Amino acid sequence: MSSQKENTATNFYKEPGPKLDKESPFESMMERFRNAAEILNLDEGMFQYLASPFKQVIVSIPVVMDDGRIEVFEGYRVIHDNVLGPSKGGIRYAPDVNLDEVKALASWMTWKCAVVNVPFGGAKGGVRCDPKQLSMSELERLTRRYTANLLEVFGPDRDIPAPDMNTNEQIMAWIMDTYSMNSLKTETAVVTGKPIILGGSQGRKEATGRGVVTVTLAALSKIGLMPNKATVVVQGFGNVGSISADLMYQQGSRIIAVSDISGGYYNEKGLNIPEMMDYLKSNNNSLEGYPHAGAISNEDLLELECDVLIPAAKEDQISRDNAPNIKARIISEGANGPVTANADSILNDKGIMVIPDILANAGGVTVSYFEWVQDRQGYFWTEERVNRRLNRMMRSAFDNTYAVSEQYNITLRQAAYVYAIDRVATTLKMRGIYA
Ligand SMILES: NC(=O)C1=CN([C@@H]2O[C@H](COP(=O)(O)OP(=O)(O)OC[C@H]3O[C@@H](n4cnc5c(N)ncnc54)[C@H](O)[C@@H]3O)[C@@H](O)[C@H]2O)C=CC1
Ligand SMILES: O=C(O)CCC(=O)C(=O)O
Repeated sequence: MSSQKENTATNFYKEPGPKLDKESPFESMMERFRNAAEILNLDEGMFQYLASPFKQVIVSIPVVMDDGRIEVFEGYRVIHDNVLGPSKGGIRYAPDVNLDEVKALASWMTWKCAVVNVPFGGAKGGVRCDPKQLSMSELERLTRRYTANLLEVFGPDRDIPAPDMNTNEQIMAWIMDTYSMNSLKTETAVVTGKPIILGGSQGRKEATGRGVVTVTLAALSKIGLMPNKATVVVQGFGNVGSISADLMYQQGSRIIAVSDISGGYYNEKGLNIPEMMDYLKSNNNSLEGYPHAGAISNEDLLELECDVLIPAAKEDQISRDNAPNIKARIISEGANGPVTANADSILNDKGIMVIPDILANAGGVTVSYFEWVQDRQGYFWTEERVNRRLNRMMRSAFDNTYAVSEQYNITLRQAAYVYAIDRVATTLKMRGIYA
């Protein structure tokens, strides 16, 4: 930790943010940032510097649809900061994605990279569209045009996208190809989460879920519970949720409920996760109609009595409305921002250990970093090597965060922010950007 600085400026960050009934993800992020800044006694100028995204780009994306019509979509890329290195972060395709959400997600990327000590800044992108309504060729044209509009932003030394909600390896391949066509050379390191045959890394697809499980096992050992005695509930059965559920299943945990957009699936005796993974593959990536489980609503699922709850779908799932009813002992945030800032103190008062998103789901960006390193070296690692290094980095990030939480007597979330902000602020001062 850097030494604390005397602060002579007005501490506007010490004024609490608006206590909205319905928080936006950006407000939730700011609330946590403000709180950590106060613990660190961060000076006013540094606070303002780190609160403001470095660059926010909105692009209009005209796409010729299969029926010949032109439809125009809106796309975003926000670079929150590039103090630790080139900015890094996924791209999501969703009908409700907006600039406020992308700003929050970009800031979380900055803190996440700092928590796991990878040399990247934070960014995030999004396109407002419903990918389920688009054909493959429409999706390809949309992705290529979005990339073309951001050629000056993206780059292996500038800003490196990756997958997020509703984007996948194929979309990353189109981004890589469009960027390469315009650079007149193949630039594999411009994007991560690519297919392995195009310079992707072994283990990237599973990395976020694997990281969630590494820190969950570390948390279980802190409360003295063996994984094979633990009950687990997972919200979201996409990339992060399904892999987290599968790896906890492999540890011998009883997975009593999972859900996806089609609904919740419950079995008190334990679900057969490998079977559900097979079902997902054969059913167009949906659990709809899975026969060997009872039904449960997504709301009730979050309130089930269990040892570990892994929200791995989207933001704002646990708010001050349902936080009083949460019965899990550990919440491991697979998604970004699944708990609102208003819910933090309620969960803390209930004694629930929350492993915050910027730590819990950092396995994805960690292996994205490995992918970027491998692309630049032109030398590729085995899956065993990737997983070993991932586990080591996630475990060490958990231990650092835990130590800071004990040092300051604060929650793991506060500790992760304190650690990350201190690291970025210290680097910024040394670089001398901040005078
Ligand atoms: N893919 C990655 O490497 C990383 C993803 N994340 C975060 O994890 C979360 C999930 O991302 P992915 O798994 O990649 O997305 P995905 O698109 O693969 O899966 C999302 C899952 O959530 C389900 N879902 C959506 N709305 C839901 C609702 N209202 N209730 C229940 N389930 C719902 C979907 O049906 C799907 O199963 C997002 O917050 C993302 O930002 C965080 C770090 C890395
Ligand atoms: O792998 C990456 O670069 C970023 C993944 C991501 O978007 C996230 O961690 O939220």
